[in-house]
Parts: sequence; structure tokens; C-alpha cells
Amino acid sequence: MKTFHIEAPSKQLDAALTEKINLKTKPLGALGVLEQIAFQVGKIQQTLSPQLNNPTIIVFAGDHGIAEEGVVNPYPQAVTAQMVYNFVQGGAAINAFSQLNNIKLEVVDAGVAHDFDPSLPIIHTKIAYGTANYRLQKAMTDAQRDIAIKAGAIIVKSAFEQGSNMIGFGEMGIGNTSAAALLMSYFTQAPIEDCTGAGTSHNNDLLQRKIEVLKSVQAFHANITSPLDALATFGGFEIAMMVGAILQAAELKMVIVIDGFIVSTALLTALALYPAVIEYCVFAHTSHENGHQALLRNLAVKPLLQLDLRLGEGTGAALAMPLIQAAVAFLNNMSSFAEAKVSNIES
Ligand SMILES: O=C(O)c1ccc[n+]([C@@H]2O[C@H](COP(=O)([O-])O)[C@@H](O)[C@H]2O)c1
Ligand SMILES: Cc1cc2nc[nH]c2cc1C
Repeated sequence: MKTFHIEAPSKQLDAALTEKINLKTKPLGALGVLEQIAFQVGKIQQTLSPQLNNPTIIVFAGDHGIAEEGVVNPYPQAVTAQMVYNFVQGGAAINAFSQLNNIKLEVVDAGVAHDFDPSLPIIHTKIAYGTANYRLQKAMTDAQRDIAIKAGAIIVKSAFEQGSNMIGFGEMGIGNTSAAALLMSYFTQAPIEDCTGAGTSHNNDLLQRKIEVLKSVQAFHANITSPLDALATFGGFEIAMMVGAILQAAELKMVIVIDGFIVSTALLTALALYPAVIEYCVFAHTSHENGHQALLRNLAVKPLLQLDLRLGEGTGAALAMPLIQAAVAFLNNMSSFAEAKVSNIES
């Protein structure tokens, strides 16, 4: 696999950032979580006056071999490609939210089981027409996984070179809550029941069967040898590309906005390879998908929003970006007690 150079941000400015935040005209700590975000962004950028430029969301789409069977997903596999057209035409939730919040949106064919016209405004990096069915074999070869990681990295590098320093990732892939559940169970060691949710289903009818199927998949792949092997075994291509994307964004010291359940399992994979990545991540929301809460607890992180979203596409990230911008705005634009001649208490 491509290697990345990822270091935790220096602690050099920690004290100065804390002091700058504490001396703003507000009771100590009164901006709550926004204070933590302001501190984190200042630390990532190693400045007391951080700037967020060209916020970008990249949606990776990919199909999953198991989805053809319809045993773990209520919607047909064809919806993945249909939603890609919807993204291109501007009709999805992520289009509405990114347009509202001035976020640049890019759509990637990571491995959709459909041929898209090359002239469409899609990043065409298809690895294959969906992954293989992991009930029968590994979802992808090691070579496909490595190509996917590299492709995700190249896409992020290009966004960075176009001036972006805050990036979020979204995904679209019928069946991908199953891949995500398998990855979460592997990385957190939690039983598959605790990692499996209803996905796109609106009732729990499917859930028990989904858990049984995923248990049998775990038994079939009992000898996973490494985090990268887990990624190749369970897939999908959109998740593998997000692993590369997250790693590249951390290497470039970008602010990484983590969306829902599936993106979080890409992050688990990235963290198993490079633990310092966590320092670059802001967690957008707690998904309604069973498992996400436990995953976030496992990482000891607290997301910004709790909206019971379970859509994916990067929608939570798009909604959280203005809050991150608000944190940076107060750090840059609020007066200190001294500047505004407001009386402070002795600290
Ligand atoms: O982001 C989430 O937390 C999330 C939770 C549940 C479902 N999804 C989306 O639903 C799709 C996968 O659902 P499923 O039931 O086909 O596995 C996929 O396109 C995801 O973007 C996303
Ligand atoms: C319609 C639809 C839209 C989605 N967006 C992300 N995952 C999705 C799954 C479905 C089924």
C-alpha cells in the first residue's frame, strides 16, 4: 500500500490558543463545543488565526456483490447508479445542503455496477462493477484495494491543490451498511449484533436476517490477518477509497469532517494504520444507524449534531461545516476583554 506521512499536530501553540479563546468577551467556556473546535482547527493549522477555505465534500459511490442477492438490503443494487445520476443532476439531499452552505461537491464512481458516460461530471475511477460477494470470496483483491486507496488519495490531493483545507466525505452504496458493520466488528471487537443496524430499512423485519447473514460471513472469513486484509475482505470500493482519502487529508493537515456510520468505519481502518489521523477529524453527527453510537464511544469522541440522520452521502458533514466555520469566526473576529474594555474576573 502507498505510505503516508502523518504526524500529530504540534502542541507548541496549545497554551496560546487556549489563552486566546479564554480571553474572548464571554464567560469562560461559554461557547462550549465550539471552543474545542476552534482550538482543534488552530492546532491543525498551527496558527492563532486559522482560515477555512473552499470547503469540499466528495461522495464516493460503489456497489457491493452481496447486494445482488437482496438478503441484507431492502433497496435494489440499481439504486446506487440511479442516485449517482441524481447527484449529477443536483437532486439529492447532499446537493441541497452543499449548495446551501457553499460547499463544493464532487461525485466519484469508485466501483458502481453501471457504465456512466465519460462526459458526465463524475470522477471516473471505477475499480470494478461492484465488489465480489463476500459470502463466497473476498470482496476485492489486495491489488484492487491498494488502487482504491491510491485513487482516494489522488482525489483529495487534487481538492487540496484547488485550495481546499476542509474536506468531508460521503458515500453511496446499496449494501454498504453491511460492509461497515463487518469492519466495525473487526476493528472494535464488538459482536456483530451491536454493529448491525436497519440500514435503509424503515422497520426491523430485515435486521435479524441481516445479522445471521453477517455472522456467517464472519465465520467464513475467520482468518483475517491485518486491517488491510479486513478492508479487502469486506469492502467496498467506496470505503477503500475513503480510507485513502482520509489518510491523504491527514497528511496534508486538512480539517476532516467525518459523516455517518459508513464513513466512520473507513476512519476505523485509517486509524488502525495511522492513529494520529484522529487529531484531524471533526465528527459531524451521530447517525441513527445502530452501531454508530458505540463506534463513536469506542473512539471517545462527541459529534456536533444529533439529528437522527441515516442517509449517508455526506449530509451530516455538510450540515456540520457551518458550525466549524462559526468556531473559526469567533476565534478570528470576537474581541478580547481588553480590546472591548469589558471587565473580566481574575482567572
Ligand atoms: O451514513 C449513515 O450513517 C448511513 C446509515 C444508514 C444508511 N446509509 C446509506 O444507505 C445505504 C446503505 O444501506 P443498506 O441498507 O443498503 O446497507 C448507503 O447508500 C448509505 O449511504 C447511511
Ligand atoms: C433512495 C436512497 C438514497 C440514498 N442516499 C444514500 N443512500 C441511499 C439509499 C437510498 C435507497
